[in-house]
Amino acid sequence: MDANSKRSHDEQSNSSPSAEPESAVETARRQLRRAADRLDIDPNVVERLKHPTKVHEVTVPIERDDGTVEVFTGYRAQHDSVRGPYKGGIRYHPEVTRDECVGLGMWMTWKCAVMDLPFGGAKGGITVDPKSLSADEKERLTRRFAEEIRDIIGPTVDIPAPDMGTDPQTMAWLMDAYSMQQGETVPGVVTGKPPVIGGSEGRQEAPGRSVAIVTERVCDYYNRPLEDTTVAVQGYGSVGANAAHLLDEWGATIVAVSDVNGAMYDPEGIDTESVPSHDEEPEAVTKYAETVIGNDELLTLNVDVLIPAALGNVLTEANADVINADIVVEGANGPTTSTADAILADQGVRVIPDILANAGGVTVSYFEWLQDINRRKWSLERVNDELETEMHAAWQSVRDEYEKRNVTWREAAYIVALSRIAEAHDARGLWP
Ligand SMILES: NC(=O)C1=CN([C@@H]2O[C@H](COP(=O)(O)OP(=O)(O)OC[C@H]3O[C@@H](n4cnc5c(N)ncnc54)[C@H](OP(=O)(O)O)[C@@H]3O)[C@@H](O)[C@H]2O)C=CC1
Ligand SMILES: O=C(O)CCC(=O)C(=O)O
Repeated sequence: MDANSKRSHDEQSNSSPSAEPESAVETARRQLRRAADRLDIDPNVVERLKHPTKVHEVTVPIERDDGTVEVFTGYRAQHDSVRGPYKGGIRYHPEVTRDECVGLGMWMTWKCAVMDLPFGGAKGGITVDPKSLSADEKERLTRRFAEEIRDIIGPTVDIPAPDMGTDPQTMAWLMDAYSMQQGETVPGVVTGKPPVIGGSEGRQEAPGRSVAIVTERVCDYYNRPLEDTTVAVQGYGSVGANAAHLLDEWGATIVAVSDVNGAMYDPEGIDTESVPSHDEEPEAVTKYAETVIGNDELLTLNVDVLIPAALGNVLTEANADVINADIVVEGANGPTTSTADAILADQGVRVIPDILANAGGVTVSYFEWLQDINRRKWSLERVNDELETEMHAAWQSVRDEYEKRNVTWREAAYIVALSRIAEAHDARGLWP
């Protein structure tokens, strides 16, 4: 095929656009339906996959530093476990809801299947602004949440990991709280821990690394050398900063990166190593910027590659037709609404989906889980080599479907994932 030519509207067009705002679970269900329409799979399996297996809602009271008690709500949505234990991150953010966790849990099921990992999908979170908590308060919140969900997690049952607003320290507290009750150290109950207590080298950088690997693959596919590629990245945390660092190192020109307050913009290229990431100093991107533009403006910059790597639902009906990038690589989970997806496809913008692009995080989580179970540490070099191998294999499977079926990149990734999940449901012959 001529990989350079943009596909026609008819080829890329999705089903009819829908009303916005759209929740994560609505987006996830629409994407599922669209991919299922392309496949000859049991409609009962598709019906089952529209729903989570279980959603746990817990009350998490903590004592604030001033002695008052504040009560938060936490969730763990377990979507599907036909291919293995539930797996997925824990998010601390003021907009966490039950439905958001369900949608994000569904995406974890597809993500693990695209990567052919022996895991199902889950996601959890607490509705809280983590920046409003002291370190002690965040520790008390995490330990209490661990208490509330301890009966439903475990190294062979459901294995949490970091997501937005949580980090290796959060995972260390979770693992410690779980282990204390268990009466033994159980490193395999969470991934994304600090390496000193069984975390994997390279886990924190892994989702950004996979975004960079996939960006390099897709640029190569469309005959675009990284040296001639301009990139804008929204969000400068675990995903955004690590993707920007690597792409910068590999020769791309990073023209914009952002934090919650806005974006640093330099058309000549930003030295990404000189900009503190969210982990090093939250909200520091705009603090050190000479030229600041808005996050909305970043999304519409005339660049080759746009990487949304912060929140969901940033590419919407309102801005999709003014996106100027040729390629969107989804670093965040669910950055594109269904309506925006259809508009972007109609414009010939290639969207490389989250379930492939940021899957390096859960892939190295799998490596971490293996290391914990086997009590044997891997070197950073081995982790990065094996991650690259897994990402290239997944890319190839998705690319094969893309070429064979004349679908969008998202549909191709869903077809790979859904085929594997449906086959597993079929083989087990039950409804777990
Ligand atoms: N961590 C992981 O393992 C994985 C995460 N993801 C997904 O990637 C996305 C980002 O997660 P992660 O990197 O872990 O998060 P982090 O908490 O590490 O970083 C979030 C970044 O986004 C910025 N940000 C927050 N709100 C906004 C906003 N309204 N507009 C623009 N930027 C904003 C933050 O800026 P500031 O410093 O100002 O707060 C920060 O730079 C999420 O969708 C997550 O689900 C996907 C796969 C794995
Ligand atoms: O590492 C993991 O288990 C999951 C990370 C995650 O939440 C994600 O990929 O969205």
